[in-house]
Amino acid sequence: MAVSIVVNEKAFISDEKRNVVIDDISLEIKQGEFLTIIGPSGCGKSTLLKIIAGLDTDYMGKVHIENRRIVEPGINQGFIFQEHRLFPWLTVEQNIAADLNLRDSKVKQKVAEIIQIVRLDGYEKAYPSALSGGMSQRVAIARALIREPEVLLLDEPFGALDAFTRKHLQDVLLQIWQKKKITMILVTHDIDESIYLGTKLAILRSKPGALQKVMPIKLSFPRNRTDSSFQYLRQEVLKEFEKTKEVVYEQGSGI
Ligand SMILES: Nc1ncnc2c1ncn2[C@@H]1O[C@H](COP(=O)(O)OP(=O)(O)OP(=O)(O)O)[C@@H](O)[C@H]1O
Repeated sequence: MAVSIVVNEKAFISDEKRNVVIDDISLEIKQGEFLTIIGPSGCGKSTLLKIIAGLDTDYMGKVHIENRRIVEPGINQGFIFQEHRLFPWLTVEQNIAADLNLRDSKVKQKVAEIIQIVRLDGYEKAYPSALSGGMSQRVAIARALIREPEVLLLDEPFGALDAFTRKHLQDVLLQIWQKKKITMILVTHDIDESIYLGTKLAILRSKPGALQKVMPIKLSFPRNRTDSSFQYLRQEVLKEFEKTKEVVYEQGSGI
């Protein structure tokens, strides 16, 4: 599904002061596109994602998925957070099914299929306490996928994971995107991740959050982080950051 985002202004009131955190961001994402969003800390990335998800409706502007205006959260907008937020008292398959009935054979079959996709076979009956961070995040991805969202919104989903697990899950996510053709919108701090995954990259600046640049990423899949074309794009993105005159900080190879 295509997504149209117009946020004219988003402000928070704190200590009786009005703090404008997003000023005039418009983005068009076509069906099946993979948009990655990067920007300095505090520029409003998570706020923007919550608006797209319908979790925050107190802003000036409008978000549409196809022709439907988003005014509340719904099953069409799957959301994956940095922390997995699994229920510790439920097994992997129960977490994935959540409010669906696992005794229903169709649900059971769907859970089994999704467990295969996220490569958690053999862990159906395990509890979250027995899972690594990467495995838990795969359960969170599976839980979002079972509702067959038209758009999947991911807020730094791999930020808390080690570099090896992060790379592995990036590939898992790409396979899901290619197989299910879901429109993806992913927020990250990691420049390499934004180029590795995205077909379009939005760079935000801060105070207030606004669009610095939108760049298409035309590299073919599978991508190679060491290719000269990949490295060239990386330099272009870094140059845009310099233009925002914001502090560029390192998180692995990120910002
Ligand atoms: N509920 C809230 N009340 C008041 N201010 C808020 C609230 N949520 C976010 N903000 C402010 O809005 C701005 C943008 O926050 P947001 O979390 O969207 O940024 P971000 O780009 O996702 O940051 P980071 O990269 O560090 O996660 C920040 O200045 C933040 O302090």
